[in-house]
Amino acid sequence: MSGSSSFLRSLKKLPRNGRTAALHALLLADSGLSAQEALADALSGPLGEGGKAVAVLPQQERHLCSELVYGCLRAEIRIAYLLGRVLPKPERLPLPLWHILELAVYALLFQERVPDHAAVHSAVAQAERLFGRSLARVANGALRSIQRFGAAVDTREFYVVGKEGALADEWGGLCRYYSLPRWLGDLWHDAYGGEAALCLMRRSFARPWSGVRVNARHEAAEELLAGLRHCAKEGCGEAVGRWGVAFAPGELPAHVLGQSLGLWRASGALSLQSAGSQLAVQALELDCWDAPVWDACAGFGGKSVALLEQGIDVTLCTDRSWSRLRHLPGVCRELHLPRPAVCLADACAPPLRGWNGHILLDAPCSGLGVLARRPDIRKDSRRTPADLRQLAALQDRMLLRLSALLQQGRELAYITCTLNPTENELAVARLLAARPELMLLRQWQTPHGHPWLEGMYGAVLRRR
Ligand SMILES: C[S@@+](CC[C@H](N)C(=O)[O-])C[C@H]1O[C@@H](n2cnc3c(N)ncnc32)[C@H](O)[C@@H]1O
Repeated sequence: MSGSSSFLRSLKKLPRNGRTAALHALLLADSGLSAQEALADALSGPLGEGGKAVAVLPQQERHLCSELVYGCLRAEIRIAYLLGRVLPKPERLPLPLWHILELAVYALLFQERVPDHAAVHSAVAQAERLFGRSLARVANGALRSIQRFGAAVDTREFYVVGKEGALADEWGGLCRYYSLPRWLGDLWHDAYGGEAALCLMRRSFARPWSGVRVNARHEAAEELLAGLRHCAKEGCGEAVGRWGVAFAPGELPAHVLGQSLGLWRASGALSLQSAGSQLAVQALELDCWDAPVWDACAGFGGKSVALLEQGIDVTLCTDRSWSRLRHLPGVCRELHLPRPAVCLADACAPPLRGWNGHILLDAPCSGLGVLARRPDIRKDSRRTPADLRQLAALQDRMLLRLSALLQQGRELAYITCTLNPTENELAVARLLAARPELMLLRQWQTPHGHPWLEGMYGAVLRRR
């Protein structure tokens, strides 16, 4: 497929709506932006008063755009397979046309409220405006051929190739159906077994649940928690740990106890945090830590803030990225929490001789446990087996360096949001082999069979 950034400009020829914004965002995602960044960029309007972006699309169109972008990225491999079956040379199509087709196939497969003829018509009209009659005819032909497959495209069998004559590749078919790169399906199969791998594939293809965490220090904390848990009844959501609630897709309530969720957040009573991250803190018993804590990869500060809310003395937050770390003091202020010192530092070479407290390493990882929430990660170009090896080497360096700074009796917590033994339990095993002065206190992983919880891993080690 050939593409060009000049096409971003040509999108002005198309009507300004959620579908065009989604096309824009998919092109931005190709250039390396995450789904979230691409969406934010595609949905931001021209600059208005005070240099702030003006939202130009109505809320409904923004929701549509978001659904299309996340959905297309999640189903990218399945859709590519389908288009590959009906187009003789898909790689020759201009990239924007490919995405127009992708969006239309997504609508045919998953958007029940969009009539098929409308999805095809709108894609063909977009193709004609941008590329003229002849490519519009190609688009029309491809989409009509997919329509002719009928309901078969919703079955796993459809994605198994080599049925006639050659050996059927059942596992490859499942990977395509759940839109997962084959190497990743194989990795999970080898690491956790076929049944667990299938659960993980299914879960990674589903829409993610939304997690919220009540600020335990807020005066209305108990009341708000009860209100949220009431909203979560009847299959819409579930309690998470002591202070959290997770809501099924589309079930996050707009109001709780007569006040909008936005207002609760603005008053410092509520934060968004995934259920897995909340459970990790609790399962590893970090909320019982009784000495100063250094968060060595604090990022935007999700875990630090969760600990501060529970009265844990997080005194130092470092990260390599200032664009993430710089938000932390403001977040603490909004939540009325003590502010830890923040400092730009490489966790492989921190400017400290020792640390008389506990250390949290929420490490950069391949993110294979959060594919449902971060569907851009599953793009073939974003994660490869070589990246996983590089990340494991980086994690080893961080673990070795940080554990060397621990004092006797102090603990190091290691957390990832991935499902890859080399970055998880094997990383801990390598560390224990290299540093006999450490002992493993706890190890935890979200259950593979859980229908919606994202995949997290954690371990706590103590210096003897
Ligand atoms: C999983 S995220 C941390 C999330 C954060 N703890 C939270 O709960 O919001 C990993 C973080 O590691 C940071 N990072 C990557 N390489 C690093 C390095 N060499 N030294 C320090 N931080 C690094 C990234 O910038 C990113 O913020």
